[in-house]
Amino acid sequence: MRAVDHDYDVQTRVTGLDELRVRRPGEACLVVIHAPVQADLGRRYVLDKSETTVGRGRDNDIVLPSDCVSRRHARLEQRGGNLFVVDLVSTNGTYINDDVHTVRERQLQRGDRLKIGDTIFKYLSGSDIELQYHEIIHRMAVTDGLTDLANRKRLDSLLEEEIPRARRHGRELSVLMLDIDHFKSVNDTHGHLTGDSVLRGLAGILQRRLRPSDRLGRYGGEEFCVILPETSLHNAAKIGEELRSLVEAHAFVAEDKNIRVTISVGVGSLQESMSLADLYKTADEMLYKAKRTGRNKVCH
Ligand SMILES: Nc1nc2c(ncn2[C@@H]2O[C@H](COP(=O)(O)OP(=O)(O)OP(=O)(O)O)[C@@H](O)[C@H]2O)c(=O)[nH]1
Repeated sequence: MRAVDHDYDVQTRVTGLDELRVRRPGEACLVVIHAPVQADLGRRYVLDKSETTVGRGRDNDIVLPSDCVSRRHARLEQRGGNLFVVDLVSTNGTYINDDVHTVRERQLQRGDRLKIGDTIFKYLSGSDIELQYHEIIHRMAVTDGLTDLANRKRLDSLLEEEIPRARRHGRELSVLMLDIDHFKSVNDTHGHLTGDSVLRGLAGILQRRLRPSDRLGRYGGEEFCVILPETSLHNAAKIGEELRSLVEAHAFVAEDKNIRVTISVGVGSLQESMSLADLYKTADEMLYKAKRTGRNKVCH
């Protein structure tokens, strides 16, 4: 299976969406059609290895972090051009379509539904129209339409993955919250469409400076969020400062007008026993400190 979460291409860097890479016709895929986390709907796993494991344990190819999934639950095997599913004596079983009994080992046919815990996959090939449909739905669900960045829902699910990963490996993890200063006056002076164009331009500036492993998203309105894996508070503040000065130096061009904006940045770093909400809150409090104390600055 292609490791969708660590394999970045140009499109990934623009959208922050790993799964939306170019498909090869005939390529076997599992597509999530039912999941406990809404943002996972339509997610595609390409089965390009001879064996693909599915389970709750982080060392599986497809990780389903749910209590009703066994640590090592099932294995998908490519044999002579056919795909087989093997249940690894899981506690709650592996089901195909409407079967009421768990499978032990069975060949999958295109279009079959595979139920593992509370996730249902559909087995499709790269050329299936249905796969394309699921991809479009998925893209719409996790992308911000104006900037093409990850939306808030996607940022949440990325952080939900990054927080346990950072804890497991004893690595640092930081978050930047960025907000355009006095953006209301950009809209009021130049109009909403120009405001939209500034938001798109800003997304491009931030994205170009960040590394492929950093995750940029639009948190809402004129507020953006950057997830910085393996980054200390100190280094995150330096990156925030670089972004701030890049934006300050940039002239956005819309309808022959040069528009200048600045951003305020709040930095938060993962501390022991912090939840996702705590991490956002810390960065948000720092952002409001930056706003309160003069704007166009980074606080941490
Ligand atoms: N053009 C455009 N404007 C947006 C969008 N989303 C939010 N805004 C605008 O962003 C502005 C945010 O205004 P405020 O929350 O008052 O903040 P501000 O003017 O940026 O001031 P400070 O944040 O305090 O520096 C409002 O005018 C919103 O209409 C959008 O998608 N497009």
